[in-house]
Amino acid sequence: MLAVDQLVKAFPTGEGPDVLAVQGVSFSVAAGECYGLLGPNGAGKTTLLRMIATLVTPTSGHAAVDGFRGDERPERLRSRLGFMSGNTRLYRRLTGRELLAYFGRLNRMSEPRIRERTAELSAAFGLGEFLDRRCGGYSTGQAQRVSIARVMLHEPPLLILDEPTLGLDVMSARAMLDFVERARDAGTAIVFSTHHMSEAEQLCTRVGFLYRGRLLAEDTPARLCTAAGTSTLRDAFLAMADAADADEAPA
Ligand SMILES: Nc1ncnc2c1ncn2[C@@H]1O[C@H](COP(=O)(O)OP(=O)(O)OP(=O)(O)O)[C@@H](O)[C@H]1O
Repeated sequence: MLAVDQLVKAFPTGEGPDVLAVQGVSFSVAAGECYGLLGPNGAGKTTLLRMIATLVTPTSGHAAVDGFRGDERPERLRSRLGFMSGNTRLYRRLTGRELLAYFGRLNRMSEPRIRERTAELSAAFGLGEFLDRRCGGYSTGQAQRVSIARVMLHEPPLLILDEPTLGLDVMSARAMLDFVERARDAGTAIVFSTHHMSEAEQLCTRVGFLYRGRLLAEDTPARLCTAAGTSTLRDAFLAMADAADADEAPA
């Protein structure tokens, strides 16, 4: 469903060498799989996810969804994915319902289907009490819930979620994760970035450790722990990051 092939992103800095944000990352995600991308600040998670979603042009490499490559058929790729980031902005002047209808039309959905999906997602995310208020007045959690409803409206087979629980309280985070879990179980392919190892342990069929723009390892959470000889994903990540640093250090 999703195939990421040797993606590289170098940002020119003007003076000095380029920032190599992503350095040749490849992975694939099947339908019904939730792939967690874990890594510290600046590891390249957002840049990688934005390249997959065709929001950032890769320096080299490509991503394909159902065989449609971002550099060849970007519109075909985009119609198959929903991309949400933890700091997605909503149009302040529109109500949540108007916003959903707007994106539904952009995705060429019929008006009855937009109304039907809005009702379904409103029930799933508890949007009822604020759906007819303007987005400008939403709390962080309300905005997040409308944001995920927005990207799921056209039922894309692939969801890309960049830190979807950013800024959410424990209850809203829980509701978000439950929803991701249900989408996964219904057959949606999901790529999900987070700093929270516990979220990855709960949801992810496979996890990739991204560190300094490189994928250090990828496997099931249990096998990553076994390989690193640790009992938690957090310790497995720290052990592998330390080993990568030791490899790069001058002798
Ligand atoms: N537009 C840009 N221009 C120059 N450098 C950039 C740009 N965007 C990102 N970078 C750099 O690329 C690297 C990776 O950043 P990125 O935001 O992808 O990391 P991240 O893993 O998402 O981090 P965080 O967890 O803090 O959100 C960082 O060194 C960052 O400073």
